[in-house]
Amino acid sequence: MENVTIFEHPLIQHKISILRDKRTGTNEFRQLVDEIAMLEGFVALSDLPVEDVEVETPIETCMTPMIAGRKLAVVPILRAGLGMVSGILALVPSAKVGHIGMYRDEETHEPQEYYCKLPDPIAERTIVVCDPMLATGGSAIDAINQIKKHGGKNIKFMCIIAAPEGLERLHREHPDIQIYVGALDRQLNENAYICPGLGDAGDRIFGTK
Ligand SMILES: O=P(O)(O)OC[C@H]1O[C@H](OP(=O)(O)OP(=O)(O)O)[C@H](O)[C@@H]1O
Ligand SMILES: O=c1cc[nH]c(=O)[nH]1
Ligand SMILES: [Mg+2]
Repeated sequence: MENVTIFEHPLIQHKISILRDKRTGTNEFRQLVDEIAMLEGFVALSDLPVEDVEVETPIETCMTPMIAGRKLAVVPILRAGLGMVSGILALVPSAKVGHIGMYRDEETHEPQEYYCKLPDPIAERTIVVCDPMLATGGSAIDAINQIKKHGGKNIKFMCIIAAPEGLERLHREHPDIQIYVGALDRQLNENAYICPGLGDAGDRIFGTK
């Protein structure tokens, strides 16, 4: 699928396997989400624009590349996406952070938006939307619709686990965005949870139940 990267890196696979284990506690879960976001971000941000700047080394003056401008925005989908923010900010500390609040209705599984605050203006920025779980795709699709409504153009979506149904739907609705997936799982169950998945990412990150 064009614009879709599914990571097959052993470090990412190993960390996701520990996340899946129901015995993994909140502290370790959070730490792993953070590390996976950083590893995925390293690849997802490989096309950030750079410009040559003059630097004086102890030996001589040279022109050497640095990230151009301060043009990145990270947009977590609340709550679970929050767990991925610090891993991405470790790579690009000057990034702005927007927030989109969504929860899935338990009956219909449709996303309900309850909050949206984005850096303004957003049109010139590379925007990394993050959420560990891409299940039906509804939350990611609505969040990206909202970002596009605010003028966002260069959008990437990063998740840790995706269901085939959600990945296909997101790609169909937003073929222009780049999608990064840590692991592609088998299917959704009747409650629209990802199988085998890792359970409810928000609850596992924040220790709620
Ligand atoms: O692809 P979808 O079918 O839309 O499902 C994925 C969404 O569900 C989860 O959020 P949840 O509604 O549990 O909210 P939370 O992060 O506050 O726990 C997850 O973090 C995604 O945002
Ligand atoms: O498996 C799933 C599906 C949606 N949200 C989650 O946190 N987990
Ligand atoms: Mg949840």
